[in-house]
Amino acid sequence: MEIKSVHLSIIKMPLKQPFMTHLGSVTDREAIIVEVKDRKGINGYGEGVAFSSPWYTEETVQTSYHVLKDFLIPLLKKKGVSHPDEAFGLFSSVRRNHMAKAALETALWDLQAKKEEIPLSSLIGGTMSEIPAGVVVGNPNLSEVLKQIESYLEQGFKRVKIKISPETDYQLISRIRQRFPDLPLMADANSAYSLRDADRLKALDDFGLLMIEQPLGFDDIVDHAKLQNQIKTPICLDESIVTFDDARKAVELSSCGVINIKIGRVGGIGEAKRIHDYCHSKGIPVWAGGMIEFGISRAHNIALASLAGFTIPGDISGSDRYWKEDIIQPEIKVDNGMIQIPDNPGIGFELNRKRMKEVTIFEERFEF
Ligand SMILES: O=C(O)CCC(=O)C1=CC=C[C@@H](O)[C@@H]1C(=O)O
Ligand SMILES: [Mg+2]
Repeated sequence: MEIKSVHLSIIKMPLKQPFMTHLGSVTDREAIIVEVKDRKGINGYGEGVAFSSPWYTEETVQTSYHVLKDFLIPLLKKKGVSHPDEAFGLFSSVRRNHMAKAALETALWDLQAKKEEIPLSSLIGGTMSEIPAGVVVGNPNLSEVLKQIESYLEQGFKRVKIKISPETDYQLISRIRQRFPDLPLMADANSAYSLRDADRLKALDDFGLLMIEQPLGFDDIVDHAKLQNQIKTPICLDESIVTFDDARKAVELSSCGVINIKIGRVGGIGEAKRIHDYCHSKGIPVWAGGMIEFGISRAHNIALASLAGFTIPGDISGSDRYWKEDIIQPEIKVDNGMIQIPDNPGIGFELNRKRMKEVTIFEERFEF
């Protein structure tokens, strides 16, 4: 790949309303937008999805920026790759920092698809022409939650995810179930429980949840296997699955029934596809997790979710779920709960340069 330059922009935008979990709330979102230009002037776009503080993983916007600027971009400049599938291996001399790696690797995938003049979904082996949209209600207030679910169902969303913790789980879910008895519903605990709460989590079996996401430690696989043995509701792992081997161990130990794949968390599209292919071969359904991201990352998630094993609606909503105005054009739209897989080259969306100017707080270009 004949790379000419890499351009990094740090952007910042307020959410339309705060996104709350028991770990804290997100009111403003910063992210890194990566533009890789080749010698023919084709642009590939990626997005660094680390948050501004290390509450979800150990990475932040600043750590990602440092690793991109001081290690990953110099590595790419020095050694190059002939295909984006080689990027994760090229970056292996850098430990972890998966969100930084994914920011650059996904831009290379977008560039490669544009060079081949095919959609990114085709380049990675996607089979679907549209995907069901799922939405997350990040608000602990019961009346707010019921109101938001009502409105999301009117918009046709196929699955709703709520946030739970020991303080609010049983009462919140039972009230939702009273109102929406047949709603495809799942709950994300973000590690709010321990094995001592097994009985409490077992009680949630009453509600026919699709799954409980990451109930125990953010880096645990073994205790989740002990818990899955005690509850009927399928456990879904998110934070615990950082590498392909984490997924393999979780499947071998029966720690979960479902895996949430996030391109940023696992280090890029190449690793995300490897995990998908493995889970698909083992009959473990996967879905595309979200990171309260902007349109570039959302577009990559849409391409990933077109793979055959993504049989559960992911955290993929439209651009308007969080943003007054997104940084891409056209914006991502949900029509009757479905999102069309773009059939134009690459991720299928362009950067909205006017919007980027309004929200960019820092930028830097690296010539090759
Ligand atoms: O992107 C979305 O719509 C919401 C994604 C979402 O639920 C999460 C994003 C990041 C951290 C967590 O709060 C949560 C998750 O764990 O999946
Ligand atoms: Mg999660």
